[in-house]
Amino acid sequence: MRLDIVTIFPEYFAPLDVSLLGKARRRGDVDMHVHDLRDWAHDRHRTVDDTPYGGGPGMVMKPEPWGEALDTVVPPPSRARLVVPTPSGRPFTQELATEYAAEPWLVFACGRYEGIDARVIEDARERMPVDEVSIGDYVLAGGEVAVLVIVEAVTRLLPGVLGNAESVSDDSFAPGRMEALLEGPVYTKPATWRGRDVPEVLMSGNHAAIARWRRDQALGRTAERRPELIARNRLDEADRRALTE
Ligand SMILES: COc1ccc(Cn2ccc3ccc(-c4cc(N)[nH]n4)cc32)cc1
Repeated sequence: MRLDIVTIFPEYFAPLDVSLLGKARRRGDVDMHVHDLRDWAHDRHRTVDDTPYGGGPGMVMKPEPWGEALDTVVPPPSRARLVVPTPSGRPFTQELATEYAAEPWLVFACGRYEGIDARVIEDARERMPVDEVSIGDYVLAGGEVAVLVIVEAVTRLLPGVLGNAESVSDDSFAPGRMEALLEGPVYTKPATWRGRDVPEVLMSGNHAAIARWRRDQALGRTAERRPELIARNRLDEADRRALTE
């Protein structure tokens, strides 16, 4: 997978060189390039923003540098999928992460100030798919942190990026049954810590009982913290019993 990121803060993406993504890059599974938008701002001050038409607070990112940057990063007729984080975007979900993980080339446009001149996205849509996405209902100062979130959620799904110890599939349940439940509690050694024991069932070696316990924990936690997700799951009789207990 090729990833290109255009930003006025390239240093934001240094963390992507560590941990698993760093290994994936060194293995060649992920080919990532970070570009400084100011390379396409040709005035003496390398200006990338200006006052908003119609008035209002703050500044807006000028279209010219973005137009040139995207023309250079994605020269026509090549096609990439452009992802533009914004507070007003469609929600970024695990489903969208899975869709992105199947894309050969993703380009991320990191806005700042009050956003990017709307014509930049209109112009880009003429030659590539463009998604405006939100990573949550809170307002960041720019798109960089959102891109870090999206890149991590997507690249962890790529084959070979996670080590053997980590897995994206929860193999204790058939795929599709667990997908919309919150993860339950996890434990590791020691068996007793500050007087607290690991639940006995997890030491029993009884895989059916362990799977049942884990699903019950996931159901309970989901019902308590995100009840709206319960309806997305196909519940069997044992599930319904667990929810009523
Ligand atoms: C009120 O309108 C505003 C518009 C933009 C901003 C700051 N800003 C500039 C670019 C940019 C890109 C993404 C995001 C973002 C994404 C999510 N989920 N929260 N915040 C924020 C961004 C503040 C306010």
